[in-house]
Amino acid sequence: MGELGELGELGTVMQDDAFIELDGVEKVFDVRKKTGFLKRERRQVRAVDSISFTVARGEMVGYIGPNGAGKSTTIKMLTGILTPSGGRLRVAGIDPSRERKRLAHRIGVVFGQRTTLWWDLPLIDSYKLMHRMYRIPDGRYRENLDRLVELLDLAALLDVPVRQLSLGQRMRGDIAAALLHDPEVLYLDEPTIGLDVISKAKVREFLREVNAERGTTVLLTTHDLQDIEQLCSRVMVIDHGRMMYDGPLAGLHEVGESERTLVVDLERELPPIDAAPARVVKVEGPRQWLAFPAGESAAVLVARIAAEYPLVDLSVREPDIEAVIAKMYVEQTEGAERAVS
Ligand SMILES: Nc1ncnc2c1ncn2[C@@H]1O[C@H](COP(=O)(O)OP(=O)(O)OP(=O)(O)O)[C@@H](O)[C@H]1O
Repeated sequence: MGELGELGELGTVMQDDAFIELDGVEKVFDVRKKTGFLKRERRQVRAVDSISFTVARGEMVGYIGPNGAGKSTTIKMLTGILTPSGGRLRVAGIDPSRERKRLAHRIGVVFGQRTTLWWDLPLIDSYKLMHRMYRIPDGRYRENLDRLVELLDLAALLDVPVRQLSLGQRMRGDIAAALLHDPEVLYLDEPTIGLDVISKAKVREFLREVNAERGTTVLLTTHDLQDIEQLCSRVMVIDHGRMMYDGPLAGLHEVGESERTLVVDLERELPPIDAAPARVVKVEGPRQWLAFPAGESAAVLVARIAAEYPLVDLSVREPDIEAVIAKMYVEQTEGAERAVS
């Protein structure tokens, strides 16, 4: 009740399951730049600019944006490493920067670009240290370790010093480390960076399982949009520290006015198919590619083509999210430029 009481102070009606909560959060960095001999220029960088969102318990949400958008800064504020310059932030009812240690027992963090494991020690020794650091009850530790070792295929790696592990092996080791103490929320910052296709698939499958089995809330930052496509039904897009989109992944396509592609195999080579609003964008022998608005029904289009053309096979390709997001950025920038001029 203590935590709910604390949330209640706001005077707003909060959902019980709002596990992560940001309200007008800002982070401004003071940057000093040397501009000449004895000359320094002071500048402010608004890394996070009035961001508000809530994430419910058990949700798996993608947090994406271009380089320098403010993603890592947000994650650092959510762990308590950085203190916000303004706004209100709570994770499990806790103010992260004020009670960083208390929160540490409830969150797990994986930074793809750096490890939380002890570099020179065998993997198992890092886990033993975490067992003590987080004061994980012995039975729970054993149980979690066994389960994580099995799910992440770590048995053969436990006695190997971390520095000798491949990137994919180390990443799996790091993910296990982040989950040993049963965190309720997991922040993942580029968890599949640099991994090969098989390792990526393993990590994604594991994350899906953890989320489904334990109800772990996951906030996922990545440049790999397949991570998002395969794991998250909701996605938040930020740029220049501001929230640009928060909603279902499918909606992102609509915002970006994207197109889907219908690939049809005909019995023989024929002139380009006439099926507006779809338009033929490529022809290779009897195969034709037709682009059509993502919001249009593929079934209707297929039925029309099948009625008029000798169809052998077909497939529908979803739009490339990367292109959709790039288009969104361009539209935003052009809009801002128009507003200025
Ligand atoms: N400690 C700091 N001091 C000054 N500026 C900073 C600091 N940390 C981040 N910034 C600036 O804040 C902005 C947001 O950075 P942040 O690392 O949060 O972006 P990001 O979205 O995580 O980018 P990337 O995808 O490249 O990791 C950038 O302009 C960055 O240069």
